Amino acid sequence: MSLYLLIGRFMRRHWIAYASSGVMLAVIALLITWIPLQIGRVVDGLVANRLSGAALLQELAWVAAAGVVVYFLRVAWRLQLYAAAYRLGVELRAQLYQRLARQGPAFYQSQRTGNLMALATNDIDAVEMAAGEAVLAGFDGTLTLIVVMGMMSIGVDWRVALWVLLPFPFMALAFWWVARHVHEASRLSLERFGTLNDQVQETLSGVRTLRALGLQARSEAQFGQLAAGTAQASLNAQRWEAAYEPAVGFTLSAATALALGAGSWLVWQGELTVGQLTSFSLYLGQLIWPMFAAGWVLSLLERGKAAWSRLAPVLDMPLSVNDHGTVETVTPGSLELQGVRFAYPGQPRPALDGVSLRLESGRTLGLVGPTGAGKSTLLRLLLRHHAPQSGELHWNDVDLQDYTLGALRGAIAWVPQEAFLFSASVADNIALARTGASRAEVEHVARLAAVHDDIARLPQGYDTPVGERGVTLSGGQRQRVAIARALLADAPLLLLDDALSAVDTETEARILAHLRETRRGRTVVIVSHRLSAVADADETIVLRDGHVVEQGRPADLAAGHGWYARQWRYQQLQASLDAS
Ligand SMILES: Nc1ncnc2c1ncn2[C@@H]1O[C@H](COP(=O)(O)OP(=O)(O)OP(=O)(O)O)[C@@H](O)[C@H]1O
Repeated sequence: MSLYLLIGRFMRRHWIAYASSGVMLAVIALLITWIPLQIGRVVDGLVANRLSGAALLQELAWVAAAGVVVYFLRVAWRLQLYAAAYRLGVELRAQLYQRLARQGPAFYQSQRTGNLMALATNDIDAVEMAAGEAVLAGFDGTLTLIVVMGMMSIGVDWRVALWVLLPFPFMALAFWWVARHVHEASRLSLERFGTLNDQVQETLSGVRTLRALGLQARSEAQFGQLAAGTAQASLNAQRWEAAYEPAVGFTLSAATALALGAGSWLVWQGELTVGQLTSFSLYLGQLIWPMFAAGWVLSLLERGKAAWSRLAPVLDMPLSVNDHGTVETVTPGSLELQGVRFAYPGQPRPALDGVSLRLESGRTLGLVGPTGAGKSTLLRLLLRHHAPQSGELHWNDVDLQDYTLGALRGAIAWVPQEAFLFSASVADNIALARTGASRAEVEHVARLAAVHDDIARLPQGYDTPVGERGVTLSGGQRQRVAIARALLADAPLLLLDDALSAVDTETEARILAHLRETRRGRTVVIVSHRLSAVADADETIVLRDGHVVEQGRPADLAAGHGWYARQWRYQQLQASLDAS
């Protein structure tokens, strides 16, 4: 969809606001073109000595009254129109947000966060300006031009009016040439702003790492360069926009010289009065606005088009995970994977290659293996963050694709490797899993996740704000708050992705014991590097390079000769050394 179609559809939906602004503008145009005519009549009356003092005052009072009406109408149309244009901004932002919320990891892998933020702010502002300011300035400018030219032709003299039009084709040509450059320069400026945003976002997220690596100076220099590049691109766009002005100035001077020359000649010939020539020169002054409006409108439209060309592909991008499933409730049952193969986009090697397994409802599966083996990927497939290229995943004999995303994800509680906390209180972060959860329920799950005592020691207990991304909590506390949140969801399937890595083995054992006590038919998948976390699982699978290489009860695997047994002995030895 082009920008013009977008604006056209928006105008149709908000036609009352646009039409009433148009009517007000038409009245303004008529009034301001009537004023020079009236002044011309007053001048002719004075020259011919026809006007008394009282009559003169009355005529001037009409002019003043018209000025006041014009002022109020101008305020009214602006308020009316901007209120409508802001609605377009709100609509586009809501649309973008909905789209972003429904996209999957594959989308975010191809997009930069800072740039998406720039789209939601700067680019939408530019589209909003095109739908508001540009449409009305365009309408106003065109209307004023038509009315002024009409008054010049009918009210004064059509021959002089024709002279005025002579330089206009040159102006149109210059505008067309400038507009092309404004488009390119605006696009570059918006892109650079997106990159700058991205740098800010990344620097703020990684500020501790940058400091620890002593990279502040390098990051500052990099930021300085980007900021300078962005400013340069903006300046370049402004420079091109400024190029409209000389074209307007030249056209206006040429039109004035031609029209006044022709007008003066007609006055000498006695075919035009001095008053008419006065009106005419006032009309010439009124042509300034339509000409500047043309430049201004073209600038706004080109900026809007440049922004829309960045925004539209993101809004139109197909969802990276389809949501065509129709089964709206998950009845817990066995989980079954058959020959699942999945490679990340652009990756030659599959992260999972022919994985098959079956997990009965209510049982606990341990998922272990060397780093990069595909453990997290398997969990992501269960959550349908990605779809496998081949093979099948079933839950209670229903293909995962057949569930609606809402139903599937509502039935799974997932604690990822990096627990994400929002900048809210500890209690609110836990309660996110279930709206309306009571404080007692929140405290109960916090106890199960062995984090209650830590929370009680915080300055405001459960009401302590955790800062952005939970920055004020330790890694282990963040993990346990996230586990508490998952337990509150009370979903039939719980996925723990190395979610206990930052807690000590004793606390880990307590949490796992609580999980067993309160499992009530819940199926659990525990991914862990520490084998102690899966020692009590009903079954454990060892993944390596995307393949299942060992499978069985943890005790049997530990007694074998494979990767599990080696790791188990190594970790037992390390634990006994730590204890001594
Ligand atoms: N978003 C991604 N894009 C491309 N490749 C990825 C992506 N995420 C993971 N991979 C690759 O897929 C493979 C499996 O990764 P995965 O995160 O599933 O391993 P893992 O067993 O969970 O590792 P770890 O124990 O280190 O967390 C690895 O080779 C990894 O490099």
